Amino acid sequence: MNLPTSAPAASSMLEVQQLVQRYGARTALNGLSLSLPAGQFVALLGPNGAGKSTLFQVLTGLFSASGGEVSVAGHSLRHVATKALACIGVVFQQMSLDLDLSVRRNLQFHADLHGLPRKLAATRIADGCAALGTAADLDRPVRELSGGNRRKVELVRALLHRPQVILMDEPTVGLDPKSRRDLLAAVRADVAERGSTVLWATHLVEEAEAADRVLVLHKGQLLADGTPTGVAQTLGGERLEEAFIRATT
Ligand SMILES: Nc1ncnc2c1ncn2[C@@H]1O[C@H](COP(=O)(O)OP(=O)(O)OP(=O)(O)O)[C@@H](O)[C@H]1O
Repeated sequence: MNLPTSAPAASSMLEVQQLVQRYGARTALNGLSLSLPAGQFVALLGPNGAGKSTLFQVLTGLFSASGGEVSVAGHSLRHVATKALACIGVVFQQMSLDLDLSVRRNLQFHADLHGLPRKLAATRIADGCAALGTAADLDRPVRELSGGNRRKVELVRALLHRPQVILMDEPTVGLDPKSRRDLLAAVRADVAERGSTVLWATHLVEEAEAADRVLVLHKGQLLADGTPTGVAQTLGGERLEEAFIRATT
């Protein structure tokens, strides 16, 4: 049997078609479709409860959606989940490092899960932490790190297996302005260097304004899709913030 595992379009790294997710009577994703090409930094802008985390949970295989299809770098999440998930790097909203292990051990564990050869993993861990300015923390337990540095380690981890698609679920919550800027710059650098595709969920309009493209999610559906300026116009405002607030309240 031929399974539908090929990419719908050669340039589409993340393809979501008619995604539906229900929790009992509540519909969190209501026929959501989107298509993201390589080399794009995309903000998923939505207010609390819009469905951002639900989308990320489906995209990362935490549960199967009630309906619809997802493919990552041409691999169907439904039919070849292992291949699809291998193309994704993720930073979840909640910190997910082992606090008692060192940064190096946390990262090595992830590299092992992805089957990276030890030598290659060691190089990427050292290079990644150096690039993010956390090399001095490599042998410290994560518990001793600041929130900003924990986030940076999570980004290094997400990039270790060099995924084509990077999912960031409200990654700057609780970070100070410098840590936020560093994290954003590091992700931007990966897009520029490797042509990765980033989906960055946020409810902060200023983060969306820095993106190549903005998807506005509200009640599980896309209200607008375009450049920050284009989206503001679509939503009937001059500035994105006013337009976003008006459209989602
Ligand atoms: N496990 C669950 N059981 C029932 N309802 C849920 C569950 N998870 C989410 N929901 C509901 O689904 C909708 C979407 O929630 P979701 O957490 O995906 O939104 P979000 O955009 O990530 O919000 P936030 O910015 O607050 O994290 C909300 O109405 C929420 O109450």
